[in-house]
Amino acid sequence: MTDTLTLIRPDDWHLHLRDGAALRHTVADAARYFGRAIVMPNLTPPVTRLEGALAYRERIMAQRPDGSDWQPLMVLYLTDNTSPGDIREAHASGMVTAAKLYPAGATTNSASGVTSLERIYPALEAMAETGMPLLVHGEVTHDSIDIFDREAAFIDQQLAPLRVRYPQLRIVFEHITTADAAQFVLSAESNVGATITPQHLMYNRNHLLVGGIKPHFYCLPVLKRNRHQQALRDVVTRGDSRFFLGTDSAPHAQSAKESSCGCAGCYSAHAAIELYAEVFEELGVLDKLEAFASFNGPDFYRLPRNSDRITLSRQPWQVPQVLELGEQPLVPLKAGETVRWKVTAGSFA
Ligand SMILES: NC(=O)N[C@@H](CC(=O)O)C(=O)O
Ligand SMILES: [Zn+2]
Ligand SMILES: [Zn+2]
Repeated sequence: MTDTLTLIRPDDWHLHLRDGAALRHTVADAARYFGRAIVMPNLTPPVTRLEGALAYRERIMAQRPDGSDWQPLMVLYLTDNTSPGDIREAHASGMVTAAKLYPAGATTNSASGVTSLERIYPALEAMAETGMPLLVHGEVTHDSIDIFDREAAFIDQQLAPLRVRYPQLRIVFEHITTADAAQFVLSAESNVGATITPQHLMYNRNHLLVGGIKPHFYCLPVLKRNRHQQALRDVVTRGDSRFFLGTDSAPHAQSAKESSCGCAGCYSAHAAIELYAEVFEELGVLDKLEAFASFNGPDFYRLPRNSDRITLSRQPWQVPQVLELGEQPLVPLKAGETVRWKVTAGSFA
């Protein structure tokens, strides 16, 4: 049995940091051992243009712990009004890595998202030309589509046609949750990748709904049935280079989750690489963790891999019942439970 595990420093290719008082906590967690993070732009108001992305980056960097080299990689939030000029300006700056498609109404802070893909065709053309990746929250939002079918419907109705229309466009299918999504990525050309969260590898909808509703397991896309969880576990077991680490760690205060209308999002930044290590160990593929966490993401994004390393040790520790988020308590994933792995070298903090 392996008791230590040394990896090239990993990155998080899908992360929510929020803004204001939350940044002190979220940035400290994100920067502890990751090298970089793709920072989601779903603030209120959203980060829609270069200027906003640069200002947000400054606010994030102001909270970066002393001695840390961690880098936030900025993302534009696409709206019906995003112009090709917005994309070209952001790309030319070298300070914006990607742009994100939130179908309007699909998830937390998506009200300003895209109402119909046709409206952003000019922006997507500019992205295909410049090589800027399109990140997608892949769910349709129509009332008539069951929430458990929204990812599969998105593939058929939006993503597959988009691939045909813009074959050069580089797409990251974010936080995939179904066998359908895994299959779509596997059958697509090499310019389609996907992120997988810890919660979608660890849990299925029984964890959310059996024996009482568990609001801290509620995220979007919602946890699916066991068969889909298994398909995601199979895909990381195979070790395909198109799938990479993106936690989707999404902080919501305890009061906002434990509510009659609870917010969607799980917080995992306190233990992210450790949770993935537990899953990969369960699957008997700890040797595949490094490619998933540290190689496949930068390779897809055409960025250099990190060159320094972190070490995890088999050193069980207990996750606190609550963490702080600004002035408010936050209940993290696995609150009060034991995590088997701990990062013991290579931390910035
Ligand atoms: N995943 C979630 O359930 N929530 C995310 C938004 C998102 O990534 O869809 C959030 O910003 O809280
Ligand atoms: Zn999302
Ligand atoms: Zn997210």
